[in-house]
Amino acid sequence: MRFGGLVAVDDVSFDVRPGDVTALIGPNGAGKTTVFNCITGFYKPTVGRIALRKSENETWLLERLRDHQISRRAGVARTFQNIRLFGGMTVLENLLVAQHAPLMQASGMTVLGLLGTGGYRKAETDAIDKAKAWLERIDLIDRADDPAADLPYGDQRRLEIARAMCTDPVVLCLDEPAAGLNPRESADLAALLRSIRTDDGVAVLLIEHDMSVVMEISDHVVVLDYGKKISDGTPEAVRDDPKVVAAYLGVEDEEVAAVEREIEETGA
Ligand SMILES: Nc1ncnc2c1ncn2[C@@H]1O[C@H](COP(=O)(O)OP(=O)(O)OP(=O)(O)O)[C@@H](O)[C@H]1O
Repeated sequence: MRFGGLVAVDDVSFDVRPGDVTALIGPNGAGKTTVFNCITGFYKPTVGRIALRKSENETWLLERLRDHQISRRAGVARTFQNIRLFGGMTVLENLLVAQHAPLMQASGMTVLGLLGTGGYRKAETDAIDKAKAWLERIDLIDRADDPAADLPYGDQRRLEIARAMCTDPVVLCLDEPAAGLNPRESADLAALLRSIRTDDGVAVLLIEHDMSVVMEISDHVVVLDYGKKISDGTPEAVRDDPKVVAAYLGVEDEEVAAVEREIEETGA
């Protein structure tokens, strides 16, 4: 992805698998958000391919789709660094709004459809049931009728993730989900993400600066630095990779060998 003369993401390639949590990490300005923006269609990559393989015979090339097609048709959902709930709507309404597309489809896009047909009523009941099931899962069913803005910050974060999950995504992209959370809220978030990975079989891709969260919940970690991928593997392998340590410490390429020796000597 190029912005004028700046190559923000340079020949980066990695896989994200269903039932895995993949963390995208790297120092500030490494290109993480740009990768997210390319996957979710906010940017069109200058060159390259982003393939979503739904089955052997069904592959979606995301770089060819518009952003609403990526979310609605290909099944890629995202959350943002800053919470973007509808604060004045109730907690339940936030989860219903996420299901607007199937509801409108059931209405046949007509007023008669909205008023009359059993198809719409069934879709509406299904949407409410799904929203309630998610509120049970994130332990917010008792707050269903409260404005979303009244929830504590950690609950808003989990509601935002539940809202993304109400669109039945195959890939869930989370931009710094643990930012600003206290340790208890971080633990609740980690539990939710583990359950989404295991119970829903969704591919979770997250940008995260909190290394304890990354180490705890990721199956796979991809590290970017200056727009290039410098490491890719299990959390343990990446943590012990001298290139990653050097990138975070901000040392020059020539000093990587010295960092490597130091890691060996200290057994860190
Ligand atoms: N729309 C844009 N126009 C010009 N340059 C951009 C644009 N978006 C990002 N960049 C540049 O691309 C590079 C990568 O930025 P990006 O925001 O993707 O990094 P990041 O790893 O997400 O950083 P952070 O951890 O600070 O959020 C930076 O040099 C940034 O200034």
